[in-house]
Amino acid sequence: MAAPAKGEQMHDLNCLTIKELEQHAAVRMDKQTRDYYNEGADSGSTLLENIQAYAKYRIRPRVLRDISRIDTSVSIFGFRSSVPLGIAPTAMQCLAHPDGEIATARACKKAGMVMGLSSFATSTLEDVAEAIGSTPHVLQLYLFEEREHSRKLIARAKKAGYKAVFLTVDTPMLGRRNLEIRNQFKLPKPYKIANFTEDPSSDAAATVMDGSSSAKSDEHKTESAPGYHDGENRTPPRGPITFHTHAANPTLCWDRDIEWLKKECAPEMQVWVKGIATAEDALLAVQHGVDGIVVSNHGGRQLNGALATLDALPEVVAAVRGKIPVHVDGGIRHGTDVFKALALGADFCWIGRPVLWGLAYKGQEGVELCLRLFSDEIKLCMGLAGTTKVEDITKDYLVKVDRSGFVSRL
Ligand SMILES: Cc1cc2nc3c(=O)[nH]c(=O)nc-3n(C[C@H](O)[C@H](O)[C@H](O)COP(=O)(O)O)c2cc1C
Ligand SMILES: CC(C)CC(=O)C(=O)O
Repeated sequence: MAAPAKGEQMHDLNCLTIKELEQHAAVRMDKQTRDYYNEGADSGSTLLENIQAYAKYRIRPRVLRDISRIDTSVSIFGFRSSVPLGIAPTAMQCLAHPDGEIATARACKKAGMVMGLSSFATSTLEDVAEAIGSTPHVLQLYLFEEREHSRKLIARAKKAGYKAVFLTVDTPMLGRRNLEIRNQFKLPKPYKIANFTEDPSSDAAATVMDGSSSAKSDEHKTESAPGYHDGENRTPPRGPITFHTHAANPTLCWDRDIEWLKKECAPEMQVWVKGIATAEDALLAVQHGVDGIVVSNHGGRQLNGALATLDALPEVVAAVRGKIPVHVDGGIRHGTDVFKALALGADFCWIGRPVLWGLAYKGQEGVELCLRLFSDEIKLCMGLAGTTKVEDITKDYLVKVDRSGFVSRL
């Protein structure tokens, strides 16, 4: 770190951009981890387009507006987040750094930014809640056919003070991730999928990701079978890559599952859906009384060929018409991307991989750096575009540039 001169902020001269953070992380992660974190489904075109979509928009800066006081903060879950950006849930953060999700939580607390915790975290949700303190945190949920595990997880999250459950809805089957398959991905010891057992220190939390089964995981499967929502006693389907001892849930549907989840979460926790990409589903989300939507395609890890999230955002915003908040994630790599997403109607943005790269670079310090880079860029972008409040960021600040270079107002 370079010592800051008076009035200047601290810079890490080796890492001044998220691109550089990605490069530092790449050489620090083992191949299995790097591939697991960085790849998209199939050819990876949606992963790429999530990023490229931001370049289709350019900012129309306004000048002579006295931008000496810029307020980048926004309200979320009754809290003033320092920036309109949160940390998306990503699985198995201990692969990047032994402190994993705890380091992320501490960095979020320091930055005053909301954190999403994956169902497949390598730290317990209680430990993460303790590390982040009063800064809001939400639990991402994979709702399995077998209900007992989800029920217990929700009860624990309530008790630990989580503000919301983000139900991931873009994963009724796991996307095809070829590097993960080729590497025969396995969570190395001593790491565990920490919230899959009541005693997180027990061996039952060890995970097998390649579809091969251990005696322990088979035991777990058989025990949980009576918890199926239709009362049937059956074995979850297993693909080449499974979710721990539980398979993805292909039966997930609006009527039964959203109702069930809302009842389980009430009154303490809100229910959001993460993985909406169309106006039709956004309307269904409103009709089913969810508290918010995250426009997401899982960072391009699920349906390859799906629309980039920035391109899906306008139709979702138009359909929702302000009835519930609309957030977006996918491909956000710079503060100007956050500005553009807000200008297109998002209320808030989330980042996934950049935080994993921060963790891999320097643990908590690396995540702090990642969050600081984004925060500085958001502030600079707002000031140079002539805005001093997040609410001021509207589509008037953007133009769209098509493939032939033709520029149009929105
Ligand atoms: C390694 C990795 C693991 C992820 N794990 C989860 C998860 O457990 N649950 C979930 O809903 N989304 C998961 N996601 C998706 C993120 O929440 C988020 O939607 C995505 O990363 C945003 O795109 P970005 O990485 O381009 O910022 C994961 C993403 C990555 C890269
Ligand atoms: C365990 C996985 C299903 C976590 C995930 O959502 C992902 O890798 O994208």
